[in-house]
Amino acid sequence: MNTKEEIEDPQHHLIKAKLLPSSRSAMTTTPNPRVVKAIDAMKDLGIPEVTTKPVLKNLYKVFNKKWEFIEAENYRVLADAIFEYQDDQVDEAKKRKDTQRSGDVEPQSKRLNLMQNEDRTAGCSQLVFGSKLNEHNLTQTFARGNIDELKPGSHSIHSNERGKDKVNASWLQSYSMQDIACASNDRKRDKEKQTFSCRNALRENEAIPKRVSIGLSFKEPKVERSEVTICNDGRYNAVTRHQCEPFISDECQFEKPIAMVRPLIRYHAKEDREDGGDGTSVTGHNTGLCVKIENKSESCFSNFEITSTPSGEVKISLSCISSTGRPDIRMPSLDAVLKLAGDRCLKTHKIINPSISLIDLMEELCQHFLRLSTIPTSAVNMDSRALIVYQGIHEGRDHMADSSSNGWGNGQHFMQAERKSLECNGGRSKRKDQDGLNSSTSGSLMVVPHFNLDSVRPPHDLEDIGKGEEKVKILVVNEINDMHPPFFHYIAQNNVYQDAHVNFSLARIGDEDSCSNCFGDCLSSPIICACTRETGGEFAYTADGNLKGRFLDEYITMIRNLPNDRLYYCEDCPLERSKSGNEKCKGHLVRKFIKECWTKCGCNKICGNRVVQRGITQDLQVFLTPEGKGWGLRTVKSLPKGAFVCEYVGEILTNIELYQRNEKSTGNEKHTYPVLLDADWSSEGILDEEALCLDATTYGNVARFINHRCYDANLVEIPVEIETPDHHYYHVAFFTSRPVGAMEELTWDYGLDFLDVNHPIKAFRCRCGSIYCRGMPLANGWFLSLGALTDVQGLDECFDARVATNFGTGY
Ligand SMILES: C[S@@+](CC[C@H](N)C(=O)[O-])C[C@H]1O[C@@H](n2cnc3c(N)ncnc32)[C@H](O)[C@@H]1O
Repeated sequence: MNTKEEIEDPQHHLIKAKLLPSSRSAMTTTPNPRVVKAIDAMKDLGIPEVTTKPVLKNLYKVFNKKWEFIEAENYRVLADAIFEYQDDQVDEAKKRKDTQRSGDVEPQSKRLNLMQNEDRTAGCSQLVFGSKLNEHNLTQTFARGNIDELKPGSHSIHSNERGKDKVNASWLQSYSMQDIACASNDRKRDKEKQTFSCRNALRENEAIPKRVSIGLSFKEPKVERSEVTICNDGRYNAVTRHQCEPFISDECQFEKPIAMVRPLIRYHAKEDREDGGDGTSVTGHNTGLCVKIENKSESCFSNFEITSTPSGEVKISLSCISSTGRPDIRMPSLDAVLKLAGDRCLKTHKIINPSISLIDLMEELCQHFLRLSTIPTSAVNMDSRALIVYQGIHEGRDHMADSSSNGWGNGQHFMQAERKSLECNGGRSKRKDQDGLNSSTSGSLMVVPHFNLDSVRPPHDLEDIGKGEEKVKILVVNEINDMHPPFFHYIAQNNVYQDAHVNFSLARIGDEDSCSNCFGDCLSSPIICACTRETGGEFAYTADGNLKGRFLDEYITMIRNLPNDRLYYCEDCPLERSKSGNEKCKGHLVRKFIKECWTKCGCNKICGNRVVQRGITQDLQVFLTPEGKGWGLRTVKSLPKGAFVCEYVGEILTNIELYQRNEKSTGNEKHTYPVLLDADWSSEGILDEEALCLDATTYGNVARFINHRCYDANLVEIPVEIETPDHHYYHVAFFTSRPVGAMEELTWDYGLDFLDVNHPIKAFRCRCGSIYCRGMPLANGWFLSLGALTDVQGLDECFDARVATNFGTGY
């Protein structure tokens, strides 16, 4: 049988075991297996027996011979205590060296005494840990020193004889992040940003903190449940005071925040709000801001606080209180917490910056809090979403930004945010109820609102919506409200989306399709240029770069008359196939093309037969129309008839791709009208993959803002061949059909059939204002649909025609 002493004194056993290893088996008493196991566990960590023994001995006494506290979590307390002890040894040695060097004798008065709160600055090195146990109430301060100094049986350890602090014990686990900051300062003394957290305060009080011993002492058992209350200490708008911890000064505990960030601007937000949910609460104070999340689960009471002063100092604190005497709740050291969190959170999440620390992140959190709190409420969109960042420090969870394991659903990192980060936390409490958040996950949530970019920054450069892609700047003007045009990618040239076969190979351009014999400006050439082939041997452009009047008039007449000899009817119309009705082809106008000179031609870039390819040269503006048509395009200066305005630019899609796009789109999406490139479908039987169109919804240029006008629009669209003689693909260029006044809106006739119920994109209610508007319902309920009109005077004749056409746009 072991003697009582042998069982209870680990060191006694250890010494015996060490000195008499060979006789162990022969001894009548065997070593306490718990001691051996503890030593072995430390050996596994590389800690020699000689180091473990004294610490173990003291812990054993400190924990009142409760082995389960030492053994919990694979001897974490023991390991932590040893590390603390080793740290202190180093510090003590350094201190002694420094003292010897300076010849100074360390004055006792500089030492901390938390019990008497002699020095408020002590808070900088104080870490209050605690967790209520069945019998003991321990507080560990972050006073460091030699654990050997602990006096067995004492309820409070005062190590003043060696400059160590009196320390208190409470098993109320609560560590304020300002304490963590201060501890961090020990490691990062030269880090300027933290001067406010610890050292400034020290200077204020003219006290020099000393590294003092880790201290553990007993307090009489406290049986009442810990509570968290909010009070105002005059500096922060909310502080947490644990009632079972009367011996800890609030001032010490909350003296210095982990990261104090001076505000760039003062707070605008003032909250006075209480949103108690099951397990969480959010509190705001009307003298500043405070976010407080409590998790009042059965076994654990955790608290996460961000508090701020009216002057914009921000403080973070975390606490966890065990109320059920869980034996696995223990006092981790601050270093251990930081190290674990650093290792598991930062490394697990593969944070690239190797020097980043939890302290840095906390500091950043304070800065973000301040930044978000000081954004005027109007800048935060109600519909914005919030990112939930989970921190489960005392659970040892390694999720810094992963809420999926927290009962929030797969990848559901987002929740609806409200106007301020404060209110976001209230939202979290509701969500938590829904998802039945496990009570053991007593972590803390931080909510980072995502702002709607539209409210913070316009989706376009309002000075130039073309982003420099065009030769001229295109201003966005809104004289009506403060809305911006919706986001899209500005492109100055068409781009193939995916399947469209658009082949610009030089080999396909034959001699008859280029003017290799020309030189300089083809328009002034005495020889007939091959590039006039499409336009009957003469150029479509004048030397001014405008369309020749005759060419333009003939063209307008053609598109208004839709002469039968120029209409092509497909046997199996790709356009009709893409509609739900799949009706017979209504005919496609076989159009006249303009052919511009290009790469294979002998002329130069400023040749007069290169207008469209040079891009926009007119002064244009995107503006919000007062008639409710949305955004429109207008010319700043007056334009002559036949002036090139812009090209319709978008993604080049096959008809099938367009159909699939329309299938996928929800009814709410705003569509620009895709332009069907059907100007020359007559040349061969058209196949689905050859039938192309341009969609400017997502990628486009200013032409996507040109609104529709029935019949008397001031723009006309003309197909232009540039890179390829293959007319499956061509450019759609807009020219003025008449002189246009300065600041007049530019419009074109989409050729919409307002009666076509099978159209994949439903027609809008036309507000073109034209007296010939065919989108207006007639008295009998019919819509007027004017497909072909020779002139305005002929309008009456056409009232009954109700002919739908595909010219202009296929859709
Ligand atoms: C190509 S976009 C023109 C630009 C558009 N207004 C915008 O704000 O983006 C076509 C859309 O503009 C609107 N629109 C164009 N012409 C219109 C008209 N005459 N009357 C009413 N709305 C029109 C319709 O919503 C249509 O779907």
